[in-house]
Formats: sequence, structure tokens, C-alpha cells
Amino acid sequence: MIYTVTLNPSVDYIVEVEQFELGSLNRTVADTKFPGGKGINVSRVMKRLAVESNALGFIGGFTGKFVEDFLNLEKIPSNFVKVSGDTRINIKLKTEVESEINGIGPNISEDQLTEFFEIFQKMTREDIVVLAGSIPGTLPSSIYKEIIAVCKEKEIKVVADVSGDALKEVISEKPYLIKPNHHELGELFNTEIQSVEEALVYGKKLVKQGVKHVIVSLAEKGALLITENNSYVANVPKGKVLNSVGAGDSVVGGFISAISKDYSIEEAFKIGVAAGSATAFSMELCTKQKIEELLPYIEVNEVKGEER
Ligand SMILES: Nc1ncnc2c1ncn2[C@@H]1O[C@H](COP(=O)(O)OP(=O)(O)OP(=O)(O)O)[C@@H](O)[C@H]1O
Ligand SMILES: O=P(O)(O)OC[C@@]1(O)O[C@H](CO)[C@@H](O)[C@@H]1O
Repeated sequence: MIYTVTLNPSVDYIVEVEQFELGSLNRTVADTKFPGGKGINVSRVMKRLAVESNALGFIGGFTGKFVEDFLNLEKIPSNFVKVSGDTRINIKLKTEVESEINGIGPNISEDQLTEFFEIFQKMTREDIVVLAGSIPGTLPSSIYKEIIAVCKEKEIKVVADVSGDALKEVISEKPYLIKPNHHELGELFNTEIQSVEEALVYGKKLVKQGVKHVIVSLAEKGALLITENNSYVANVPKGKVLNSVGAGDSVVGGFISAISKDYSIEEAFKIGVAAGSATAFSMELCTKQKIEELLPYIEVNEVKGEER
């Protein structure tokens, strides 16, 4: 089983406003709500690709019920620990540009954390754990390290789509896959990364540090997959970006779905990139049909020779 862990789920409130004016009353032209949080998005994308997963994390209140009900409707199993506060509402404001306001998340008690860790007891080495998204304010910043320690004992593969200090912590634990975007990769090395070539240099450093697979996404500039033995570069298809929320999660969901179906690493990478772009070109998360439409427009090439 693939378990996605979203420590800090959300209701994503997507609001479209024409000519937004700061300090004035603005009215929406459209608004929608979706369950959110990076691990939950990964689960939803995998479901669309017919790969089962179990969504874990902490939810609470009326917003938590919305998330759980929505996943039930989509037939995605979940095993959330219930907390007393409300799951956060993250605002995604679409004007001429996209802006986001993400909440801090509810309090999580010691007992609730213990309950969460108990879920890992039944996992086995055939399982995969996807850790994704921010850490709620009341949990220690070492939480991902602690989860990985439990996974290591059980030889469970860990995928981590996290950023900032959490990413630094996770890298030292040598996960199976990480997927920083080029800004997050640059932050790790106190530098700015603008191109695929620059991303390759720093991505390889992470593989040298023991990460098994590094996917670096560079939005419209393409993506890279670096493994111990090979590096691959992919273009992204051209299209109109309608919604970038969840595009990165879709790359992870697409890649893991394909790996779990024993596709080659190149093919899995291609499906991941197609899923990312399919989400970027849709108002909601990608569908299988949209992914399949985009696949012919993506080329994956091995990076050869010196550059490798
Ligand atoms: N302008 C674009 N054109 C085509 N595809 C895109 C574009 N922007 C994003 N994507 C797709 O989305 C994937 C992830 O995008 P990005 O590199 O911005 O990652 P991210 O910052 O993790 O995404 P997110 O917006 O979910 O935080 C890309 O690999 C690509 O497949
Ligand atoms: O605050 P975090 O946990 O870093 O990110 C949460 C979030 O922005 O990520 C998802 C898109 O990747 C959204 O569904 C959600 O609102």
C-alpha cells in the first residue's frame, strides 16, 4: 500500500476576482472548494491513475469533515487522526496573477501524535510512505525525521515533497525520492537556480548525499530526474496555465503511480511531468485523459557524457 502523509491538510478555497483591489470590497466571479494539502493531492492524482493509496494525517472540525467526505466520495481510503481544532482553509486567489494564503493548521496533542505513530506499526517493507507539505505549528520540526526513522526500521521507501528546513532534515535520511522545484533546490545551496543545467549540478549533489531519485521541476523550463547512474531531462508541453495549485504534487503522484505499476524510470518520469502539466492546464487536478493527451508532447532524454 502507498500511504500519503499530509500533516497539515486544508480546504483549498479557490477564488477568482477580476481586477482585485487591495483595501476594497472585491467580489468573486467564481469560487470553488477542494480538499487540499500536498499528500492528499498525491492520493487524488494516484486514484485517477487507478493506484490505491491511504491518506494519513490530522484533520478536525467542519473543514476536516469536508476533506474526509470528499475523499470518501472519490473512494480514497483515509485514516486521519481527529483533532479538536478546524483543518485550515487555504486561500488561492486568482487575479491577473495567482496569490496564496496558507493557514498555520490546528493544534496537535501528544496523544494525537502517538495515535498517528501507531498507524505505522502495521506497515511492511512493501509499503511506500509519501511525506508531503508543511508541518503544523504545534508539531516539532523534527517530525519528518522521526517518521522516517520508523519507516527505516521497517525498510519502507520514503518519498518526500517538502521544503525549507524540513527538506534539509529529510535529505540527510536518504529518501527514495524528493521533488524540489528549482527555487527550493537553490535555497538548499544558498544559490539561485535559473536553468536545467544549473539544476543538474545541484541535483547531482543530493544524489551523492544518498537520495535515490531527485526530480527537479522548473515549471515551464522543464524537469530533471537524477538517479545514482543516470540523469534525464524532460521538456514540458506548451499550454495555457489555468491553475498551478497541485502541479508539483501531480508530478509526484504520476511518478509514483507509474513506479508502482513497474514502468521504467524514464516512462514514470514522463508520466509525472505529463501529470504536472495536465494539472497546470486544468482548473482542478489532472485527469487520466488529460495526462494521456499530453504524453506525446513530452520527450525524455538521457543526459550523457561529461554533463552527467
Ligand atoms: N507553464 C507551465 N507549462 C507547462 N507545464 C507546467 C508549467 N508550470 C508548471 N508545469 C507543470 O507542473 C510541474 C510542477 O511545476 P513547478 O516546477 O512549478 O513545481 P512546484 O513549484 O512544486 O508546483 P506547485 O505549483 O504545485 O507548487 C512541472 O514539472 C510541469 O509539469
Ligand atoms: O502549506 P503547505 O502544506 O506547504 O502547502 C499546502 C498547499 O498549498 O499545497 C497544495 C498544493 O501543492 C495545496 O493543496 C495546499 O493548499
